[in-house]
Parts: sequence; C-alpha cells; structure tokens
Amino acid sequence: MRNILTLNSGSSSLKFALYPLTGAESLDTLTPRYRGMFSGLNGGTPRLKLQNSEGRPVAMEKDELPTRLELPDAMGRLLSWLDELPDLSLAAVGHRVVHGGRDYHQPVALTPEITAELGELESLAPLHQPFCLAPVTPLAERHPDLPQVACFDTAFHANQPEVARQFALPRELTQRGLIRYGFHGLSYDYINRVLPQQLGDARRERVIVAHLGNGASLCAIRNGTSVASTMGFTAIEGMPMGTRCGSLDPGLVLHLIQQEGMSAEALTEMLYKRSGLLGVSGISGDMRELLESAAPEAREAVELYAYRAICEIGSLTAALGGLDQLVFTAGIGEHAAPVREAICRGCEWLGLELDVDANDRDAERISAADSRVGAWVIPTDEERMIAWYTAQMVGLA
Ligand SMILES: Nc1ncnc2c1ncn2[C@@H]1O[C@H](COP(=O)(O)OP(=O)(O)O)[C@@H](O)[C@H]1O
Ligand SMILES: CC(=O)OP(=O)(O)O
Ligand SMILES: [Mg+2]
Repeated sequence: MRNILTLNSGSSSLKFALYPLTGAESLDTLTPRYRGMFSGLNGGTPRLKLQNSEGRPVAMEKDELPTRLELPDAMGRLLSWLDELPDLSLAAVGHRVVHGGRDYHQPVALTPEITAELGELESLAPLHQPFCLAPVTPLAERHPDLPQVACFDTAFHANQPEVARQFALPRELTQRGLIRYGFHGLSYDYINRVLPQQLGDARRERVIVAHLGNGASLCAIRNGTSVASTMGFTAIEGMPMGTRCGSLDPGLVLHLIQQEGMSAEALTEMLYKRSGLLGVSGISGDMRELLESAAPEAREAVELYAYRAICEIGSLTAALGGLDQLVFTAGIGEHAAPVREAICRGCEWLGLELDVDANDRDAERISAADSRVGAWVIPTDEERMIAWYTAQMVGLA
C-alpha cells in the first residue's frame, strides 16, 4: 500500500508519521501506520517515541540517543530508518513549512524554485524555516519522482481583517509585506475542524485556542475563521516561549544595539535561543523540567508565562468582542495542568470557572458545568492535517 510521510519540524521536536492510503480517506479516517517524535532537540534532553498503528511502542534505534541531539541529526536517523523499512512505498511527502510569506496561502507542490524561494524567508523563522526545508532536497535525490508538498503555518491566518494584520508603520512597509502573518496555523486549522464534534452544542462563535508548545501562540477564531493571533511577522511575537522572549518594547532592542553595541546575530541568538522560560529561569526552556524544579526562578518563569498568556487572552477577547470557549492544545496545553490552572484562574473575570479535578486529570472539558466560558483540552494533530492536505494535493483523497 502507498503511504504519505509527514514531517513536522518544530523548534524542539521532529514529529513524523506514515499514513497508508486506501484511496477513500477523509480527515477522520486517516490512521497512521507509524507515528513518532524526537523531542528535547537543540539543547533539551533528547527522547524518541515511536508507535505503530495500535499505539504500541516500536524501536527505531538500537543505541541510546546522545545527550544532545540537533534537528538535522534526528532527521538523518529518521531517513535511514525509512530506507530500511521493508515494503515501504511512498506516494508523497507532506512538510510543515512555518512561513509561507506573502504568496502562499494554500499547500503547494514543491519544485526546486519554490523551495529556494521559501528558503529566502529563513530570517523570518530562523528556528524553523531552514529545518523544515532541509529534508526536501535529500528526499528528492533519493526519490526523484516523489511529490513533496509544503503545508504552511501561516495559511490559516491569511484572511484575518486588515486591522489585525497591519503594524502602525509607514504604509510602504506594509505594502512590502511587513505585516502580521500568524503561525501554528496547521494546529489551529485542525482544532477548528474538530471543534463541532468535540464541543457538541456548546456556543462556539468566539473561541480562543492556546497553542502552548515549545513555541506558543494564541488565536482568536470567530465562526471558524482566524481573526487575530498573538504571533505576527515572525514566530517570536506574543507570549514568552521555551527560549523565545515574546513581545518586547522595540526601544529595548534599539537600546541593546545603540548603547550596548549588540550585533544582529547576537540579538537573534539571545532573543530566540536564550530568552523565554530558559532566560527567566536560568534552568531550562522545557516546561516539564521547570514544573519539576523547586527553584524559585523556575516558579517565577512559569508565573510570568501564565501572566502573559492571561494578558493575551484579554486582548484576543477584545478582538472577538467576548469569549465563549477557551481551548488548550500542544505539549504544555495538553499536559501541564498547573499551567492551565494558573491561566484559567486569571480568566475568572471573563466568567471562566475551572473544574480543578477535571483539569488535574487532563480531561477534555476542564471548566465547571455552570461556567459561562467553557475551557477544553483538545490534542492537536498537525500530522493529520498535513497528510490530509497532501493526499488532496496528489489526488488521493
Ligand atoms: N507531561 C508534561 N508536563 C508538562 N509539560 C510537558 C509535558 N509534556 C510535554 N510538555 C512540554 O511541552 C513542550 C513541548 O511542546 P511541543 O508541542 O511538543 O513542542 P514543539 O513546539 O517543539 O512542537 C515542552 O515545554 C515540554 O516540556
Ligand atoms: C511556529 C512555532 O513556533 O512552532 P513550534 O511551536 O513548533 O516551535
Ligand atoms: Mg510544535
């Protein structure tokens, strides 16, 4: 049977899956034969989790992972494993590509020209774009006729109102595409599609989805359409993240350049890789490690993270003109009950009442039965979304 391979390079993880195609797929029926994830890449504690279609663990590596693993290494391991899989026939590869720039609002079949064009957006997503695109050429060399499809994180936000997209900068900059794009769109797209079945008849005109992974953003969705998001021109705006600072006073950046002589490279490195949870705690950018730590700096970092998420929810609620449902997703959103609790407590003024027991169990609905605003935990599935778009692009769904 032919398969779609999906590749999702996050800033701390490489997620992948192989979906066999029966020719009659819908988003709901796509079931991976294998799915896996390297996590803790680029400075954390590397882990590999690989499962078969029944959810049973499968071994990829005979040897243990090294204590530090970079994304290209993880990709090399994955491609070697795929090369050795018996009876693997690939129909297409779907890539999560973080930045689609001004021109790509739909999935696109990758040609060498388009791949090079997307590569030029590297400075707008330095933790992602080079890594998302890196496997395209090696895969094309191994399998010259294999269709490869790029699915964009920015696409879901493409129809936001102008006012949500524009910076208050001279008009010519806006015209050149220096606007707010928004990211994590494959995740929001997926959540948006499963909301009707997950929420039943609960009101869902005004929904905020909090995608809290290593990168973190929130998105305001009105009647199924993105109307605002916390990430903008690049995936550094908004709330603090594992190692990214989130929104800053631009005057602070000017100060560091003018008064402290910092170069663009040094600033990029500090703001993308040494800030956020890692910078504030001085311990780790990994939420799980901070929640396990007794250090006051770890607690302070988590408090700041939750505070900024609460403030962003206030802002997005204003953009929506009120709030019906708040949905948590991605690594932290799905698994870190203390973080969800802190955020929900900060939203009591909006009419959100947390069900603490449900939250501690990572239950699907975590708001109290009579809470005016509902709160939910819904696992995201960017891989499924990529597989679905890719199958459609190559005429297999
Ligand atoms: N059980 C858990 N408890 C707390 N945090 C968790 C848990 N599992 C994962 N996380 C956190 O989720 C984050 C990674 O999220 P993920 O969505 O996988 O990242 P990426 O942005 O790389 O795709 C890390 O901060 C990790 O510590
Ligand atoms: C866009 C982004 O920040 O992605 P991730 O959370 O996967 O790093
Ligand atoms: Mg991610």
